[in-house]
This record gives sequence, C-alpha cells and structure tokens, in this order.
Amino acid sequence: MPLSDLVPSDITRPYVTLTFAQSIDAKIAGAGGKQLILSGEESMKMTHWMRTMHDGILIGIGTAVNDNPQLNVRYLPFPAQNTHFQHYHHPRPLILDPHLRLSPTCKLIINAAKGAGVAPWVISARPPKPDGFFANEDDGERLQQWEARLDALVAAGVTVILVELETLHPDLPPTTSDLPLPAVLRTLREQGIRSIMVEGGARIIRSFLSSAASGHLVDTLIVTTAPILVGRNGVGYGEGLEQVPSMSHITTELLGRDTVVGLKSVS
Ligand SMILES: NC(=O)C1=CN([C@@H]2O[C@H](COP(=O)(O)OP(=O)(O)OC[C@H]3O[C@@H](n4cnc5c(N)ncnc54)[C@H](OP(=O)(O)O)[C@@H]3O)[C@@H](O)[C@H]2O)C=CC1
Ligand SMILES: Nc1nc(O)c(N)c(N[C@@H]2O[C@H](COP(=O)(O)O)[C@@H](O)[C@H]2O)n1
Repeated sequence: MPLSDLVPSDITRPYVTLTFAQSIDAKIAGAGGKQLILSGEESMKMTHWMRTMHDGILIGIGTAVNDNPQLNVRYLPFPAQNTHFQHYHHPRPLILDPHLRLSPTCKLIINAAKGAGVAPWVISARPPKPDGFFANEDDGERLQQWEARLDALVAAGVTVILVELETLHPDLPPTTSDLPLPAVLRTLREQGIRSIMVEGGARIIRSFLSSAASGHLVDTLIVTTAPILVGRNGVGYGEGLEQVPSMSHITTELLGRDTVVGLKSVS
C-alpha cells in the first residue's frame, strides 16, 4: 500500500520521510562531495522499496549536480504477476533549485523521456525584480539568464514550480535564496503530492532537521549507517544544527552489514 494512502487527505503538507545513508563517522559523501556507495545491497533495496511508497522524492540541486542521480526504482525483484503489484511506482523527482542549475541533459530528464522514471519537477523562485531602491545593475542580466534556463528546462519536459522567497518586509529584497520549506511543502501538497521522501544532500538534510522553528516538517527519519569510516574531509550534515526536532525511536534493524534506525516525530 502506498504510504500516501495512510495520510489524511486534509493536511496542508505532504507526509515527510527524511532518509539518507551515512558512515559511522556521520559522513554522507567523501572529500569534495565525492558520491559514495554507503548502503549495502540489502539496505539499498530497502531504500528502493521506500521510493515505491512515496509520491515524490526530494533532493537539493547540489545533489542533482554532483551525483546526476536517477531516483527511480531499479533494485527490486521483478514484481510478481497476477498480484496488485504489476509494476512498481516510480516517485516524482522534486529538485529544490532556486537558480535553475539543473542540466537539461541530466539522467532524470533523459530517463523520463525513455520511460525509465517520471519527469522531474523543479521548485524554484523568480529572482527579485530589477527595480526599486535595492536594485543593482547585475539584477537585469541575472533575471534574463534565469529566464533562459527556465525556457530550456521547460523545453526538456521539466515542470517548474515557483514559490515566493522570504522577505523581512515586502519592500526589502529576500534575505536568502534558500527556498522556504513550509511554502515548498504547501505548494507540493496543492499539486497533489501526498508523501515525499527527502534524500538529501547535506544542506537539505540540515534545513529539514533545523525546521523545528517553523513547526516540525519531518514525520519519519530513517538513517542507514554503513560500517565505513570516511574521515574529516568527508561531507557531514550535523554542523551548525542547533534546533533539532523531537523524535522517538521506532525500530533498529540490521540489514546485511548496515544498521537502519527509524525515528518518528513527537508532536
Ligand atoms: N549518502 C546519502 O544518502 C546522500 C548523500 N548525498 C551527498 O550530498 C552531497 C550534496 O549535498 P549539498 O552540496 O549540501 O547539496 P544539497 O543537495 O543539499 O543541495 C543544496 C542546494 O539546494 C538549494 N536549496 C534550495 N532551498 C534550500 C533550502 N531550504 N535549504 C538548503 N538548500 C536549499 C541551494 O541551491 P543554490 O546553491 O543554487 O542556492 C543549496 O545550495 C553530495 O556529495 C551527495 O553525494 C546526497 C544525498 C544523499
Ligand atoms: N540510500 C542511499 N545509500 C547510498 O549509499 C547513497 N549514496 C545514497 N544516495 C542517494 O541516492 C541518490 C542516487 O540515486 P540513484 O542510484 O541514482 O537512483 C543520490 O543522489 C543520493 O540522493 N542513498
């Protein structure tokens, strides 16, 4: 049963499962962001099962650019015939990409064209208008370049969904180009996405875990820990995490050589 069938239909955001794989020294990638295969065969299968259970799979543009991921369901046994599982559900890839850095030739787009995945949605924000007291001469060019990238992505089959950036006051420019997660989630729910699996990377994990101030945004946290040490040059997500959500333990499972820990939100 898809997870979204368990989610009440009147909530204002999707159900959020935050999940990633880490080394025992809590690194999710190697030096310089090098992608690491941390999960063993069994826990990787678990990740792909979880992908079938969610409407969407959300990553940040840093991961999309660095890993060129596929985010589809590939590592599961062929579904049994004559059951309700005639084929697996691929989640919709959702990329948080304020500056539209996603390449129109990335695997997500190529796969969707071949039917090996679902066309990605990019969530972005229009750069501030180049007028008013705070405008500078680069703004116009920046907006033009962003619009050209928008056209290229749309031509490649990507749906671009826009949210408003946060400002301290309507007359002031945005304080950050990071997309406000409550608005992102609300918009996704309005677009019919009832459950998402957030896979990372480091900045996105940190943003979701720090979101306690804006009301908790993580319902379930599932962390695979592989028996690998990466060392201090690896990419971690814990630095600067001040306010973390209150969560309680659900389960600890050994999958092959990995340990998988599940926590749920305490609201
Ligand atoms: N082991 C694992 O399970 C996983 C590991 N990874 C690894 O993570 C690394 C990538 O992580 P990282 O470089 O941090 O990139 P992320 O994938 O976390 O993307 C971060 C970017 O997303 C954009 N963004 C938009 N809104 C937000 C927001 N609210 N909060 C944070 N970012 C936002 C920004 O783009 P902009 O800069 O354009 O403003 C930001 O730089 C890679 O090395 C990858 O291999 C990734 C996923 C899973
Ligand atoms: N569960 C898990 N284990 C690992 O060892 C990983 N490196 C990741 N990474 C995430 O999966 C994406 C790659 O997905 P595809 O194999 O291309 O479908 C990668 O970008 C990370 O989000 N996850």
